[in-house]
Amino acid sequence: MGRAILIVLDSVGIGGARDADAFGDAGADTFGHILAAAKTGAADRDGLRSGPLKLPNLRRLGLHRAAGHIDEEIPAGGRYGTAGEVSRGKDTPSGHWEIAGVPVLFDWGYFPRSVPAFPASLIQQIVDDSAIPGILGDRHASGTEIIAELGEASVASGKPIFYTSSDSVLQIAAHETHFGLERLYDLCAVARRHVDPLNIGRVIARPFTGEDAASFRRTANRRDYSVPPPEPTVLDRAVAAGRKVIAIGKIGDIFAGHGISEVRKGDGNMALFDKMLGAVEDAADGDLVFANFVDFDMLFGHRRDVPGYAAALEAFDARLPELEARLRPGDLAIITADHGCDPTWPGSDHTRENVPVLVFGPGVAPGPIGRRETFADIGESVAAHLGLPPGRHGTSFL
Ligand SMILES: O=P(O)(O)O[C@H]1O[C@H](CO)[C@@H](O)[C@H]1O
Ligand SMILES: [Mn+2]
Ligand SMILES: [Mn+2]
Repeated sequence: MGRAILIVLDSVGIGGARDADAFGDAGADTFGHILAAAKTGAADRDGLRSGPLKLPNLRRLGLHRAAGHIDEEIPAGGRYGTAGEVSRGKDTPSGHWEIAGVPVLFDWGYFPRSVPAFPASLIQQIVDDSAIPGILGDRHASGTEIIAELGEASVASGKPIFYTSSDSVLQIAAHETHFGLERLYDLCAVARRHVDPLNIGRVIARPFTGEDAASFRRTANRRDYSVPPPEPTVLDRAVAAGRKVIAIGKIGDIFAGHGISEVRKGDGNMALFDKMLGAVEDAADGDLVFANFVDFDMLFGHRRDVPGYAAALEAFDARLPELEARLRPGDLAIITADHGCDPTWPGSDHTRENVPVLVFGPGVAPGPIGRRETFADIGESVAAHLGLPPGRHGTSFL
């Protein structure tokens, strides 16, 4: 049976979603547009990277083939294909829960694009229950931009910054020491209670440090307050069967701790890769290591930074042989994504896209798995590999 290693490259979509138009995303293609930009030099940045994308390992595992960039030069080194999303949203929890076998077939609550964006009664309840002097922001925004704009006023007034995006999310930014990190966490827990009736997917604490607009930086102490998935996922099935589920990065938060035996966090993709390697060494037969690599989305997709995204893909690719060297006979590894976030697309939000499905391991015979109709096929394949009972939303491709 071996172990299963499930890897989400956060936002590394490959375009082609049948329903992209309904999201205003027809033509969005995170990987394809970075690949194309790199060919023309549009992904060059002095001191960072230059030239065509160098992804020898992901290419060998079939990323380019999965994405429809036919590549006959290199024989496929793994099973490769693509998956479409059936969940209604293009947000992180929907993508991850569907990967884990549970699509989100209900509508999340969203805050309108108006200013203010939050209902006055909601803000009043949160202010009353948390003893803050009021709030700043109260609109849709990019997190880094709104901290640069309102961070100094927030520090001076003691009012935290509330903002949202096209995700089902209430984000609260406050200074880590002037406001206080624990106080920010307590405030988010209060806010979590009050947004429950509005069906909001996540409240996110976004602490920052620095002393003025030019030096404010968000820290790794971000914390997500998520609702749990609507029904048991493959993670819950694994834990119920006595297996260990080791969550790397924000996986534990995304599943609100449900079906998670152990959480290992890291600051940035490279630290997360180290944590993942450690977990692969520690996992026993039948266990699941589930990792999320957040930088692609948070640092480069939302910031619409093409060279940064390209460099992050190359850095991840360069470390893949370290993972492959730690795989044992019978292990199954899958690389996929939870949605797109095309850095060439207008705005700063996610993009509705298909995702790659790259399946590899010492005993995995190379070849195509075609287009899967739901990300849930990934979780069901993990279940089949680990000998867990099947769920009701997907079909194993093993
Ligand atoms: O601009 P920042 O704060 O990074 O916000 C992004 O991060 C949120 C959570 O991933 C998303 O909803 C998106 O809006
Ligand atoms: Mn995501
Ligand atoms: Mn995101």
